[in-house]
Amino acid sequence: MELDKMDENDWKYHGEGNKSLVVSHVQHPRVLRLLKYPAEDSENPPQTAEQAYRQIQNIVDFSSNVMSSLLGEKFIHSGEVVKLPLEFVRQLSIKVQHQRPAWRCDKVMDIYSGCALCLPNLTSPALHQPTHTPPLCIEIKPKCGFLPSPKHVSKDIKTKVCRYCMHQHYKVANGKWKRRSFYCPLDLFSGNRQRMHFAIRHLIEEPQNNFKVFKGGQCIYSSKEGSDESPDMNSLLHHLRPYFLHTNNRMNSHVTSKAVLNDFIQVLVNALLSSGGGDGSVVADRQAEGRGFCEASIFNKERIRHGSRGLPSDSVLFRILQTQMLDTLDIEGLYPLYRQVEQHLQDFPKERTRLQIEGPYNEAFLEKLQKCPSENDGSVEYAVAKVHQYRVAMTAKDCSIMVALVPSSEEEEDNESLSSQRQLRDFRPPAFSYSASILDLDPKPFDSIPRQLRLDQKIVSCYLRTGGALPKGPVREKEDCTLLFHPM
Ligand SMILES: O=P(O)(O)O[C@@H]1[C@@H](OP(=O)(O)O)[C@H](OP(=O)(O)O)[C@H](O)[C@H](OP(=O)(O)O)[C@H]1OP(=O)(O)O
Ligand SMILES: Nc1ncnc2c1ncn2[C@@H]1O[C@H](COP(=O)(O)OP(=O)(O)OP(=O)(O)O)[C@@H](O)[C@H]1O
Repeated sequence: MELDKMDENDWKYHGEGNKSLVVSHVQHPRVLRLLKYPAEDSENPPQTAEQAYRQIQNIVDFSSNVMSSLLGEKFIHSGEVVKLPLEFVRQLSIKVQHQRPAWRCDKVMDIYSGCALCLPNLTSPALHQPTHTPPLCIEIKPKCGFLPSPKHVSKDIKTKVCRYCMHQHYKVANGKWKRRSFYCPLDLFSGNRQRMHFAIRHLIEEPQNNFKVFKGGQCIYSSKEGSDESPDMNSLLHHLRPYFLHTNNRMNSHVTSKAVLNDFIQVLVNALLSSGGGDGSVVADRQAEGRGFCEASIFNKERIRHGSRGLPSDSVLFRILQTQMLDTLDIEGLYPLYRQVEQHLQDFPKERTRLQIEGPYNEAFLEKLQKCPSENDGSVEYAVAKVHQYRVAMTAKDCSIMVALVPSSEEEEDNESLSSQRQLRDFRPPAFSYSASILDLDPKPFDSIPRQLRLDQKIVSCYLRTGGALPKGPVREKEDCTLLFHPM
């Protein structure tokens, strides 16, 4: 990328979240991730160019020195900070404005610092040889996959119903989404294929900001925010069909939609359980049974036909869950330690640097959180280590997984020629090369912790007021999850 020859016409709007806007290059597999800030500050940027550069460098350092070590290097692409011509950024911001969803326009793209994060475009992977059939990339924001320990929480419901399921009631009550999603992260993280299948089916039904599908780098399936309509499942099936043209032991152009969806989900489950490019050796996640079920999940656990060995220890889900579980105290148990650190910093402002409250996110930071004593000895070092652990866990609870499915070349030849020889062969599931990456690994600010506590209280009280009183699903019984599932 020649930074002095940047042309806004080479870039197009790709997506955005709460704090960054992403544009992709029209030819090269690259994206630029630009910071956003509140629209009311648009005339008056909240930070200088140097501060913005530092913020993005902190993101790179946090991802490459801290999260990469916890989650596994093979899943992480930390990218690099780039300095862009201001005129290019200004033109880009004008160009993408009309494509931005209205509900994200309470924030504007930073056009003043000229800094951005340059990353590989994870929706245009170049796995193996180039293929005719574009890769499918599936983005999942799985959210928190475990229940907190009863030791630290004041409301019993938090040990029974997971945060995501409770939060759904709060989001619907506050108009963020029109309908509740019946996705439950505990099902996705269970390692049990039936439960994972069920969880993904519900992500597809109500994707919200937790599920997107890209084909050849274009988003072909996502929730339309603020819209009453469900996303167009028929259009998704239309896109997926050519990738899943065999069923009942036959290459078949009359595959039912249900079979296409089933195969798609099954391939996705395989990818999530695979080693993500490691040597394939698997140690089962033995703690899985203890994590159990969320009482709000509409998965019918009596239907489980196959026991689970839990998540393979080198799978992307296992690594994310382990990192999320660095939150051992829950926000309620953590908050007093946060206050202790805050008080210490008020008394000794210079300690902020030594304790690495805002970084630098280097090996010493990682060591601080990894060498945390197991018992609270009352020291500020213990409190800081727990706060650091909590912030890292928050990042892991808010990251996304991008699974890339590239049809293997043999499969493609089969699809293209519909060879009769292939029709006579025994059934095997569609062949894809998988890869998984983790995105959005930004550090969460130290001072976001009080907001976490307030939000937690609001979510729980809203659930107890509304959701807890309702039947588990307003119109559904616990669902029969075996209908769509055929064992591997
Ligand atoms: O608090 P949560 O669980 O609602 O998570 C926020 C996300 O909401 P979600 O529930 O996933 O729709 C929220 O996502 P959306 O804006 O809702 O798409 C952000 O990811 C936010 O992170 P940050 O403050 O921008 O760094 C997230 O905030 P953090 O709590 O991770 O800081
Ligand atoms: N490296 C990448 N390759 C392809 N697409 C990407 C990449 N990084 C981000 N995206 C897309 O851009 C969207 C927004 O990016 P991201 O999640 O990093 O934003 P954010 O503002 O940090 O999100 P959040 O709301 O979680 O704070 C993602 O959901 C994803 O679809």
